[in-house]
Amino acid sequence: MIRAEGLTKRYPKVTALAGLTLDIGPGVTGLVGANGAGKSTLIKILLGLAPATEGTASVLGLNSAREGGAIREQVGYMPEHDCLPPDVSATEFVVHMARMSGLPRPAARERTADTLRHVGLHEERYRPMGGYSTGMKQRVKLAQALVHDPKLVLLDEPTNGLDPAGRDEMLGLIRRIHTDFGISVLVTSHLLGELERTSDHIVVIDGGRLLRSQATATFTQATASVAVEVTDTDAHPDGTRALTEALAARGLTAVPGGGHVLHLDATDESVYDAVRDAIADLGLGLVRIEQRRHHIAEVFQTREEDPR
Ligand SMILES: Nc1ncnc2c1ncn2[C@@H]1O[C@H](COP(=O)(O)OP(=O)(O)OP(=O)(O)O)[C@@H](O)[C@H]1O
Repeated sequence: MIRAEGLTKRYPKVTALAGLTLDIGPGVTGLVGANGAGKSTLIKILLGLAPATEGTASVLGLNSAREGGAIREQVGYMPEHDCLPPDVSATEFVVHMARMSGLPRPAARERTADTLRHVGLHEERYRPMGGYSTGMKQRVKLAQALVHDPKLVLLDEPTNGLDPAGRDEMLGLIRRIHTDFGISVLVTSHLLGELERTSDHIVVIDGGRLLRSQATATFTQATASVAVEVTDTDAHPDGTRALTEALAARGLTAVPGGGHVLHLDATDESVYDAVRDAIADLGLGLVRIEQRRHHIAEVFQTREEDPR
């Protein structure tokens, strides 16, 4: 879907992208990076809206520098900042954008109605957009990116300015763009944990460089751990402590997880057997033993703290 090779973008005072090489396939991809990491710059170069200083980029097999027009015909773009004219309605605006993309008027009207319904704008769509909430504006921006039935949409910080409920709704909508319509999505966020439920793949950039690019599942699976909760007994009034010692004797390190819970790295299946046997030997009550996945944010936190 998207390919970048040695992509560099230098502005007079900053280097926004520094030799970025990327390969993004179909599905939903989350592009994560702190503010200023270079996400918006990358999107603008991909769409052919800004030239790269060095390197090449292509979208759907088309060269971004030379074939920007053809790319934009097949790709939808939701910009980060507020860009909606306040004095026209969502319907007028989205019909206009559909016409700009080349749809004849009847098709543009029909697609606009469908798309606005899909993003959850109903009666409000006839009112001027100046009076809309941030959430409604984000929905209109999403609708205009979808109206010409693109193969791929590039969504720049679509959850910006939304409250937690609005964020969840927007992330749900984004997921459905792919599941309901088969459209691939590249969605950016400066929040690492936000996209893990929405994306099949996560790309992390920092200072214009690639930090990681990995399937979301392997991101979290590689670092799976086990949570064990036990009860105290008369023989072992501090059950978790007794279990920690028993596991240490078996070569396993358990760390306190709060209350009567212990966490252990689940390197392989034998960890479960060892935990079960240790609990049985001590005669403790087992409340639960469950696999737990680290959230992406935790994975990075551990890495930052880890001197290796
Ligand atoms: N037109 C421009 N002229 C000069 N510097 C720019 C320009 N556009 C972006 N930059 C700088 O390039 C760097 C990367 O910006 P970019 O907008 O791509 O980051 P981002 O990851 O999208 O962050 P944000 O979410 O804050 O926009 C920043 O330091 C920014 O100040």
